[in-house]
Amino acid sequence: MSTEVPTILRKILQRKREEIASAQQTQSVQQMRELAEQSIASRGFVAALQTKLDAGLPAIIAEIKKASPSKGVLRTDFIPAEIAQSYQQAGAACLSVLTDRDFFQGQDAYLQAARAACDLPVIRKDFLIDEYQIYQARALGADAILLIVAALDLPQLQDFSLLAQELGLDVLVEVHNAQELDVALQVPNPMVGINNRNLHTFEVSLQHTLDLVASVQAAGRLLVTESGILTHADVQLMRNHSVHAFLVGEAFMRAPDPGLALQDLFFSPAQQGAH
Ligand SMILES: O=C(O)c1ccccc1NCC(=O)[C@H](O)[C@H](O)COP(=O)(O)O
Repeated sequence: MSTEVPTILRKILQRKREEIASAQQTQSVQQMRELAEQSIASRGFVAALQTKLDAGLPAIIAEIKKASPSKGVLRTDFIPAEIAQSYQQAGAACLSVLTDRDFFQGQDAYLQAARAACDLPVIRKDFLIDEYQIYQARALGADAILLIVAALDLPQLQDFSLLAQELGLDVLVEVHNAQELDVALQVPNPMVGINNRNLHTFEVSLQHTLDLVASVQAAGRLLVTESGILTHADVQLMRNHSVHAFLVGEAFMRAPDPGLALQDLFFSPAQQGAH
């Protein structure tokens, strides 16, 4: 019998195994692969981030997430298409949409609605452990996927990254510490996300990004700082360490107007000319 503590990440991954088995009763891997191959064209997630950075602007991945395991419901007035439009108008580079149902109250339909309402590339924010979900992501119209190093071994990361590339999906490889970064840097992929949240304990510290920024930049990867960016001071701290790509959820989701919250956090007079 396993003696592993059932942390939230392990519970999520266990549920994913059940979901995948159940989904395959309806659509086989082969059918899902065909849907992925026939899907709408990708929008270029990394390219959208790089365009902002090249223009000296913050590259913001604005998240659409109704609830989270650590914070519960973040937003009751939740219309993904409207949120997507307000993010685009405010200057986001890309969207991140939670599709996990049981832990984040997400839906695949939220990704489709958000993407259809704007021109921004979208990452499917979910917990991917099987190639089936990568086909699913592309079939839904996603432009990028998340691969979490804490959830996958190196051969899986390499295989999934290659498959994603073949399907036209960009990949955000997510790490939380130096050991995971060593693994991530063995995956030939331009983007590395540093999640400031520990997915086992929910502890959040921006220090995780600061500890790893030099190694990520030395490896020539595009660094995205993820989670726990809430205040002007947080944004400024990242900028002071040459981090200019951000994935932000809660700070926008709790605001009456998510786009206005984005503008205030990144483009208010206090933040002008910082990059
Ligand atoms: O958000 C959570 O509580 C959470 C718990 C367990 C696994 C993942 C979780 N979140 C996914 C994310 O990475 C964040 O939604 C994303 O980085 C944005 O974070 P934030 O700006 O702090 O909402």
